[in-house]
Amino acid sequence: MGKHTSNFTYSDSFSTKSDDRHATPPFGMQPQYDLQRSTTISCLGHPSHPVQTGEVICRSCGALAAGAHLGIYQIQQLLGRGRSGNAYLAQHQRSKQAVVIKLFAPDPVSMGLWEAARREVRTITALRHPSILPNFSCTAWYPKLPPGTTRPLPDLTAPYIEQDVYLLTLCQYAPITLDHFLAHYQKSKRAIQEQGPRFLGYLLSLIAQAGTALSAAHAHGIAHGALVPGNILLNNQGHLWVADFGLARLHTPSAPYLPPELYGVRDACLQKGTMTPFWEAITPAGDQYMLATLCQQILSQLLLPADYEHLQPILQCALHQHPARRFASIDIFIHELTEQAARPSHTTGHSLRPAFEVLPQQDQPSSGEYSRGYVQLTPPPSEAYEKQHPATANYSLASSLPPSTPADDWEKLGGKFFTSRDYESAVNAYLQALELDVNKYSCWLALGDAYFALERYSGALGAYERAAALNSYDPGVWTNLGTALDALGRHKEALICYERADQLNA
Ligand SMILES: Nc1ncnc2c1ncn2[C@@H]1O[C@H](COP(=O)(O)OP(=O)(O)OP(=O)(O)O)[C@@H](O)[C@H]1O
Repeated sequence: MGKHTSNFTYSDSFSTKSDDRHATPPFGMQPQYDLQRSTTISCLGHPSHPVQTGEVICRSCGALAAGAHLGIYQIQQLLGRGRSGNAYLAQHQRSKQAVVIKLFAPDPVSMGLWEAARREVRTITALRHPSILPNFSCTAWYPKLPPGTTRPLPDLTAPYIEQDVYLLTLCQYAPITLDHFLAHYQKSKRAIQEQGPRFLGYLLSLIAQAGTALSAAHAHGIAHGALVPGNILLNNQGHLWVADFGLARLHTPSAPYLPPELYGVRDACLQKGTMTPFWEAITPAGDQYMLATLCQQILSQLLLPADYEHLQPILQCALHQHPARRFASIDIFIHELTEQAARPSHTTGHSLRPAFEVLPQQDQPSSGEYSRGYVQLTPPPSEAYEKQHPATANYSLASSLPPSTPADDWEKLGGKFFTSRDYESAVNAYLQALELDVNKYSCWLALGDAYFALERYSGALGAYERAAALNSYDPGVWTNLGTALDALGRHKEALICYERADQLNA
């Protein structure tokens, strides 16, 4: 815990003694279930019920049994309950590595989307982004089948119709949730408030990590859909991960996270008994709203208003009721936030740049007018910034690229089309790039992703195979090959590819 002195450092305050690996985890997490001492086996539901030896899942409440084995993993404790299911801490029996098992019970409202969720999990995993929580697997699990029985995966094009099937995901364990983080620092509030801008910088560096994760997903046409505190995880070194890409959209988040433009969509989901309208409606602008909500919660819970009030205009822009009036991308939102934070606030005696004060609140532009409004309020990102963050540049096909453009530019253009979900145009742009440079590894991968998004799985497989021929040491390309083979129903070959990816990851 941090001391109440000016030498208070954030990362130090998280560290646990290195020789004390079995101590109670920090931030009030529950101690692990003592499997050695337990005499009767119970499930981890509330209240917990006795279960028969060998049973993995409780027949009455659907919670996993403490100490039960799921493959090579032993269930240890319930970490928490989410909108769609429960999260359990489990341990790999050989490596003793802690992992998290999430179990989604069969639910007619969301089951039809499980296959789409699984595909997104795979796409996101293949990005291997440092701020996206690694998800090791996402599969259908049939608890009634005898242990050790293998069963082909369900037809990937058909909706899940069986009731005795769970969606099971395995992901990295992160020791700190956002709630633990806030609770921890609230105890040291006076010390961190003494640090003012320095602590603000630390908090914004965490928000920026979440921003890079979202931006990477958006660049692949995937929005998160539920940036709630349970999906923000950290470690003791100030590393932040966003969890549950692909899975978070299986249920709508509640207020205050749900963006206002989705209230009607949520009601439609309730009426129709399916999450499909929400799955399809969430956009990067919705993610931006949720990230800004989280940012505001973090700042207001840990800092004095005077320490972050100069950021309010930026936050208000990201929280605008009208998605078209928010920032054009998460990258720009984070850029503006950090730039504004770097400017001295009036509490330190300096005046603020009157950037967003000219925003005419009554003037509601229609979608598409936003970029004009944005340019009025603050200078557009510099050329250098756009080069660094290509997602922020506005491309129009007509004025885009002459035929002699180098392969890199065509590939970037393909990325723009992919982001705007124009997958056909993305394929064409990638093919142009490959005509100029047939050995462009990243472009073969991107072409595969675009074909995959169009559900042209043979094309995707062909592109991934070309990528693998250029670089067979990238585990990502093997995962992608596996995904394409799975989609084509070639599950045995897919398994070999996943195994190869695991070997390369090891
Ligand atoms: N990878 C993880 N490492 C550590 N704790 C986790 C992990 N994933 C989830 N948890 C804990 O388990 C709780 C439940 O997680 P779950 O993903 O089921 O729901 P959630 O993220 O809280 O909410 P939602 O269902 O809206 O996404 C989380 O709030 C968090 O406390």
